[in-house]
Amino acid sequence: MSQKLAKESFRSVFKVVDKESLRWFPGHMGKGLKQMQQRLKKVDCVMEIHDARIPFSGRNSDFKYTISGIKPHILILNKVDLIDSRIKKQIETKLKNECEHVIFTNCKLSNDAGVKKLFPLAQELINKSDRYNRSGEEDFCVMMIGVPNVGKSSLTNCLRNRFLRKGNASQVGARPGITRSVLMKIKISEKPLSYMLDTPGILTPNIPNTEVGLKLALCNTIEDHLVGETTIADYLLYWLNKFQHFEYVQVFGLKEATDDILEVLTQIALNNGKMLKFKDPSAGMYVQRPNLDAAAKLMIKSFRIGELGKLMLDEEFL
Ligand SMILES: Nc1nc2c(ncn2[C@@H]2O[C@H](COP(=O)(O)OP(=O)(O)OP(=O)(O)O)[C@@H](O)[C@H]2O)c(=O)[nH]1
Repeated sequence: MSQKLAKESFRSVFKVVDKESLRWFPGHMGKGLKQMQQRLKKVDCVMEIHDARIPFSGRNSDFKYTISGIKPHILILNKVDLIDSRIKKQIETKLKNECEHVIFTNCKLSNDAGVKKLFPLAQELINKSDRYNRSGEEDFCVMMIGVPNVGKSSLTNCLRNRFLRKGNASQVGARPGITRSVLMKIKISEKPLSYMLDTPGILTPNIPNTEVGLKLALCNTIEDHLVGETTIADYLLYWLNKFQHFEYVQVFGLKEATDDILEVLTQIALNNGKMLKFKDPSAGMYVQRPNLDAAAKLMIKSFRIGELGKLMLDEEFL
């Protein structure tokens, strides 16, 4: 691992970025928030799902105030396979101030311990609650909410597979915003009869600062092109250097750590044969140059699939 550059050699703040590009709030998501609030009275428990890589800054403050104290509430940190398991306890302790019940899940694992615990916990909390306006209802109804692409559909499917032994009901996608409309109730258990309401992903329209927006983009909760792949890749490089995670040097075949995104992207493009061919009129021949956009996409992908290490982007909160 190359650590030749001292911490001071790297940027201490991330500049650039057009803040306007981070205000991504498609109409169906705004509608989703309203529907979610209306539906709160029809449910017995709320499962709030977040990306474990951004357990603090990824949360939607509107959710917190809408839910708190009204219905049993479980905070799920999904994609736990992508973070270092040794910091789970610290994250949990910190979040317990806001939510008593924090569960980590990995929807890619068929027999995940978190998924296993989740529904029994929801049942227990519902049984202990007075269920307000739903006390006469026999069936349990759970609502899953969260920012886009955190794994709401995957988790609904996991619960269904586990407790009902049935196949997928919700569409899963690698792009944010796949769940377009509120699906009707999805049965997740027969005994007790329980349903899940699958709502569209909702992202806070009020991203408090650029850095939070970039973390959300890095975790794919905002479509890449809206922020710009090169900007996201540059933020990733800034973050990796700031927190001294130098695995990227080896992964991308660099000589040493660097703060220069063009250097990194050029190397990635060369390594992967991502070249653009164009005609140079002065020389009268075709020449090639590195395709930096394609390289930025590859760099972001490396982070998202965990190639650069098991990274939790909210390190400064611990
Ligand atoms: N590594 C990892 N990937 C996951 C996990 N859960 C879901 N994913 C992936 O994350 C992406 C988004 O999953 P979805 O279930 O479609 O997320 P969603 O929250 O329903 O998405 P929207 O409909 O866009 O709001 C997909 O590519 C999933 O395969 C997990 O626990 N670990």
